[in-house]
Amino acid sequence: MSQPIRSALVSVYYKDRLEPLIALLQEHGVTMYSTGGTQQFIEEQGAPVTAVESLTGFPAVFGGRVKTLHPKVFGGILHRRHEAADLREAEQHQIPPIDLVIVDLYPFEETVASGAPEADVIEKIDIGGISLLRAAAKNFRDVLVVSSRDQYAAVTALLQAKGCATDLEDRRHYAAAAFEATSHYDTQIHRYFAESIKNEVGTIKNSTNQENTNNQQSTINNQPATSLRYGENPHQAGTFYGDLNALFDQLHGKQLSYNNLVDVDAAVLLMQEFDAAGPAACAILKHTNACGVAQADTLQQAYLNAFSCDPVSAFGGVIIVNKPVDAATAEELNKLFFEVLIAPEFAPDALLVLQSKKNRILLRQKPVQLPTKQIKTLLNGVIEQDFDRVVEGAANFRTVTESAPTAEEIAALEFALKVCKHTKSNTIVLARAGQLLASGVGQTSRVDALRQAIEKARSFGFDLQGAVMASDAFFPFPDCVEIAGEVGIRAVVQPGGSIKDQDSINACNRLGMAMVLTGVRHFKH
Ligand SMILES: NC(=O)c1ncn([C@@H]2O[C@H](COP(=O)(O)O)[C@@H](O)[C@H]2O)c1NC=O
Repeated sequence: MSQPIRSALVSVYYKDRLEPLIALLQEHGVTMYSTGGTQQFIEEQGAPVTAVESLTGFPAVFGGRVKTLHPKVFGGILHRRHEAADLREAEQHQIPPIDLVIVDLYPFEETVASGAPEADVIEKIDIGGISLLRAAAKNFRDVLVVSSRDQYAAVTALLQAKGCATDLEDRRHYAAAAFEATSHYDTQIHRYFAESIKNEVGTIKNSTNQENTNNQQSTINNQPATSLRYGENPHQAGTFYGDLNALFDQLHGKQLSYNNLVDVDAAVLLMQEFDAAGPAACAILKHTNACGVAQADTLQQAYLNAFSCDPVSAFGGVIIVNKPVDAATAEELNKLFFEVLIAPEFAPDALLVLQSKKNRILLRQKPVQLPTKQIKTLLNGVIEQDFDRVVEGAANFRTVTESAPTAEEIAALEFALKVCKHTKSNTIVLARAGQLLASGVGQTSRVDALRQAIEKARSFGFDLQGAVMASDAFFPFPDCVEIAGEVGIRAVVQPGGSIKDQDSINACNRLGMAMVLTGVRHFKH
């Protein structure tokens, strides 16, 4: 339905590029209404223009916060030209129709990007302009809306071609663009506010990405929300829902990143295996897998042993210990570039040493219980499971070979199993009592995991003679045991449960190795 434009409201922040459109409207005798600065600009073009105040009979007030927000303006845009009742009301209240709305919004995004103070940013939240766009777009049946300077040239050409009239489809097209513009604008405002309330309580209900997150509401609703600098990668937005302050006192360093949090989680779960009242323990993690774990009489020695497991991977890692960090340990730690150190306490002199690097994150862990359920997003929902809290020890070991493991081997097997449980499947862990020697992590075959572990152990100078092996799941074939035997592994722990268990047991017997079964699988996907 072609509809002529007889009146227009023009209210634009940036006035550039507008001249040809104003000239065309003038040429077609369109009645123009305008706000302060825009009115002045149109007058300078030599075109007749009516101040919006003359239309409303009300001045712009509150420093321009209210200029166009008036029934005469919005009634002029929103009344339905095909409804007799609307037309009657418009006449009764002397509301002239407005057929075209041209708005260029306050530059909110630009103001935020300039680093302007909050008061200036807030004043750049356009209220009247965005309302004009919404009103005009809603009434696209009767009104054409122009919501961006980028549209001026195309709209000028369109009106030139159609004799200052538009068809319904033209108006629908520009209405859609206007709603895209208002949606983008409000998203930027939301982002600004979300940033500024970092570390404050927020809920997923406030998220603009409602569609994708609706199904997760029950899992993260009402959790404090912390905007992260980004997600796993800089092009991914990231937010943490949870209360870190309940778990840690951050004593030093930058804000925890998404990847830091993932590794800290893995570190905390691994260290739960090592009793705080037992020997000193230290674990170094990279990408959620341990690349060094050790127990010793002193924390310094535990750290040195953990570090020696894979000094290359330790670089940039997340470290966790089960004892207060003392000065001697801090001196050793200080030689390494690491991201995060988690400890139950830091001695004052240790803290002084460790605080020498600006970005290093130091977390004092509080003795609080973690949740009992583990939840992950998956497809269009979430999956939930109990945490893997089964702890096995010698009491659960069932020896299935002719020779049984020695006491020292049992201690090593227990240790290896703790690490194995917290390493990505498929995994093979090689250890001695109190020290991880190497692991094969996240491999698609168990043999690959073993080969990787052997190669790593050798590359860092470990002799595997007399070491032990733990596997997160059963051996479907005897190949792993045979390879382990060749390199000197003496004892093996695995859940068992393969129909070919006996083949692996036979291989152990042939090679003089001990094997114990636990009956508990520890997949970690
Ligand atoms: N307050 C209002 O009623 C109002 N009506 C229109 N504006 C905005 O005022 C600007 C134009 O102002 P001026 O013509 O005075 O330069 C435009 O960016 C427009 O989006 C308003 N300003 C902010 O909300």
